[in-house]
Amino acid sequence: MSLAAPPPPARLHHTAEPNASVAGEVAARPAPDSAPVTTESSAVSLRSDLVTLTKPRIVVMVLVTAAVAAVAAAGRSLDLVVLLHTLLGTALVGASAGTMNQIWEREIDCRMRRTRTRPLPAGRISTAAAVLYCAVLGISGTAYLAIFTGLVPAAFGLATWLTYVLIYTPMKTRTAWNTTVGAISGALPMMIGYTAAGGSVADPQGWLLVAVLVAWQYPHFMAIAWMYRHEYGQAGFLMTPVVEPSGRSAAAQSVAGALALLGVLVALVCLLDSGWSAAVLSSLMLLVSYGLIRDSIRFARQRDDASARRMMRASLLQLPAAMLVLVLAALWA
Ligand code: HEM
Ligand SMILES: CC(C)=CCC/C(C)=C/CC/C(C)=C/COP(=O)(O)OP(=O)(O)O
Repeated sequence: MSLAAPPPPARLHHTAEPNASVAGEVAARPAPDSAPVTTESSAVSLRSDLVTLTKPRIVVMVLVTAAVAAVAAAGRSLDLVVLLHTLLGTALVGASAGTMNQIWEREIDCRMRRTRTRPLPAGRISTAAAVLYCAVLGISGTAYLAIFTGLVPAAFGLATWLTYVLIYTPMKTRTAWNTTVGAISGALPMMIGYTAAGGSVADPQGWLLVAVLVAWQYPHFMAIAWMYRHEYGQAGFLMTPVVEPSGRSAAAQSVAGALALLGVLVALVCLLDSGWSAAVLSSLMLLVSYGLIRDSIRFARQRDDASARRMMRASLLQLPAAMLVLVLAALWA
C-alpha cells in the first residue's frame, strides 16, 4: 500500500502558513518542482508526517499528567518500570486518538488555515495508510497497557480514545458542549496513570486529579476558540465563541475554570498533606495559578485576540507548574 495519497485538489497546494507552526502541525514542505526529491528527504518528510498525525505536543503534555497521577497514587514507592510501561502504552493510545481525529476531520481540516497543512488534508499521506497506522497504534497501545499495567488502566485508555474519537469529534460540528466532552477525554489519562500505579477507582484523589484537568481545559481552550473563532465558524465547528460571538460565555467559562482549578488544586494538596506543609503547598498552588486567573479576568474584560493569546500561554505555563507542585506534595506526604 502506498503511503502517499492521490494528488490533492489544486487549492490544497500551498506553502506552510505562518500560523501552522504554532500548533506544531508543520509541515514537511513539498520540495520545489525543480529540486530532485531524494529518498532520504522523502523518508524524513514521511517520518515528520507520521509524528504530526499523532498531535505530539498534546501527547507529551498528556504523558506529563499521567506521570503526575502515578506519583500521586504511589508517592515515593512508585515503581519506575510500571511508570515507563504506563507512559509507553498511554503514548500509543493517545497517538492513535490524535490520528483518528485527523482522519475523521481530513475534509473539514482543509477549510482552516491552521489545519490545512496537516498530512491528510494536504494529501501527503493516504487515508488508508493513516487508518492502518491508527489501528496499529491503538491496538498495540491498549494491549500494552492491559498486559503491562492491568485491565483497569487499559480500560481508561480505551475510554479516552472512545470519548475523544466517537463522542467529542462528531460533537464539534453539532454543539458547543463539545468542549465539556473533550475536557473529560483530556482528563481521563490521569486515571490511566493513577490506577496503573496502584490507585483505586474509588479514591477521591484520582477523580480530583481528573477535575484539575477538566477545569484547566476551559481557559486553555476558550482562549484558542476565541483566537480561531472566525476559522472555526467558517469551517462549521460550533465552538462557544462561534455560537455566542460576544465572547461573554467564553470569558465566563474561562474565569470559572481558572478559579475552579485553583480550588481543586488546593483540595488535592490538602488531601495529600496536612498541617503546615499543606499550607505551604496551597500557597504554591496560588502562586502558580495567579497568572492564569489574572489573564482569564483580563480576557473577560477585554475579549480581544491579545488577551486570549496571553491566557493560552498562561495555561501552557500553569499546567506543568501545578503538576510540579503536585509531585512535591505527593513526595513530601
Ligand atoms: C477540550 C479540550 C481541548 C481542546 C479542544 C484543545 C485544543 C487545542 C488546540 C486547537 C490547540 C492548537 C492551538 C494553536 O494552534 O494555536 C491546542 C494546543 C495545545 N494543547 Fe490543547 N486542547 C484541549 C485539551 C488539552 C489537553 C488535555 C492537553 C494536555 C494535557 C492539551 C495540551 C495542549 C498543548 C501542549 C498545546 C500546545 C502545543 C500545540 O499547539 O500543539 N490540550 N489545544
Ligand atoms: C490528541 C490526543 C493525545 C488525544 C487524547 C485525548 C485527549 C488528550 C483529548 C483532549 C484534547 C483535545 C480535545 C485536543 C484537541 O482538540 P481538537 O482535536 O479539536 O483539535 P484540532 O482542532 O487541532 O483538531
